[in-house]
Amino acid sequence: MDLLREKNEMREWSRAMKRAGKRVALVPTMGSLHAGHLSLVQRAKQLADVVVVSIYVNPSQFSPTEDFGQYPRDVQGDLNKLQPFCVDAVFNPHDLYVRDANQSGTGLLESTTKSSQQAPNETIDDKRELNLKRQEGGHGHETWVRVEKLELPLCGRSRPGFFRGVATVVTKLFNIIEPDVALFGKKDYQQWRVICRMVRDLDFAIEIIGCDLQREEDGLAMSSRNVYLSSAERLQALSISRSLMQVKEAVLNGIVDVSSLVSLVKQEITSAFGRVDYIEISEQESLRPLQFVDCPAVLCVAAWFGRVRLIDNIELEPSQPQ
Ligand SMILES: Nc1ncnc2c1ncn2[C@@H]1O[C@H](COP(=O)(O)OP(=O)(O)OP(=O)(O)O)[C@@H](O)[C@H]1O
Ligand SMILES: CC(C)(CO)[C@@H](O)C(=O)[O-]
Ligand code: BAL
Repeated sequence: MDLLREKNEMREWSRAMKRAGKRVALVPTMGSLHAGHLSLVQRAKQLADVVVVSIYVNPSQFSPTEDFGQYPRDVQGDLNKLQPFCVDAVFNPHDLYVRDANQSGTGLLESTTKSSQQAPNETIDDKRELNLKRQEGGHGHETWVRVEKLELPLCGRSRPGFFRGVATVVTKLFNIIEPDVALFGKKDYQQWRVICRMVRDLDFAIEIIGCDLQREEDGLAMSSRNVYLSSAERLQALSISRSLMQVKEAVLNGIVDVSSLVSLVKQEITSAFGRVDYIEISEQESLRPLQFVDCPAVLCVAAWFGRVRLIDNIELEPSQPQ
């Protein structure tokens, strides 16, 4: 397994593989690998001749108040976990952003969070854009990829700038590694949809594969941030997957009214002391909010347990013929 830390080395490695007629797969990650990530690696092995796993905690997808500094990091542990899967290369760059000479560290995060006083005609969208501009901060990076509609709902509402950071860093990884196929987990359902749309709209010659969400035996969606749950919070967090299963059952039994289904999830999570960020049922591809489950839908949830924000989702199919 080759460990590459420089963009140019990585690009050379990948191009050499392609010259040798190999199909290259990329599994982008932020490290602290668990069985959810490894399921993507296994699938990648089936789809390509060589597999590259990238490990990079991307600063531009975290807002200045989020957990970039605390995000779990364990590169040596990750390399050990990848060894048995015969991964061909790991790309673990120090920093993917070019910075001005006097700028060090995580400059993308160092800008102020203070929000401006709202001008009389300023909308929430104006304010959001202004805050995003501030986060650019003139730190040597000003080119962003935006998937303008899909970035707005769900996680985009509570994490402004998140999908801009994800779409931009994934574009950078695609340009550096030039994979034939890239794999994303449906645990981050909106992220997968955003990447599919970006690849379609910008004509990347890359096949995007969405892989099934992997759960722990008790139902908790696997996530790198689960390590920060106390044992009590971890038990309480099971209210998310439990309520998603109940909704799936309810839809199969013909209950399609979104507000009742959302109330069921809200009730379960709040009675387990979780703090709901959002619970929404949307059409699967556009993520447009639905009132009734009358087309292929997805129920997405984000909720806080203690200081940990968890996301989860379940796909719902209408039980009645459309
Ligand atoms: N439980 C899971 N099932 C399937 N895919 C997953 C799962 N968890 C993560 N992935 C996928 O692995 C890739 C890398 O994700 P990432 O490194 O952010 O891990 P993560 O567990 O999602 O971390 P966190 O949610 O704490 O940010 C993404 O495509 C993500 O969707
Ligand atoms: C796709 C990704 C690697 C981009 O930083 C990240 O958002 C993740 O791990 O899901
Ligand atoms: N898996 C998504 C990465 C993040 O939450 O920042």
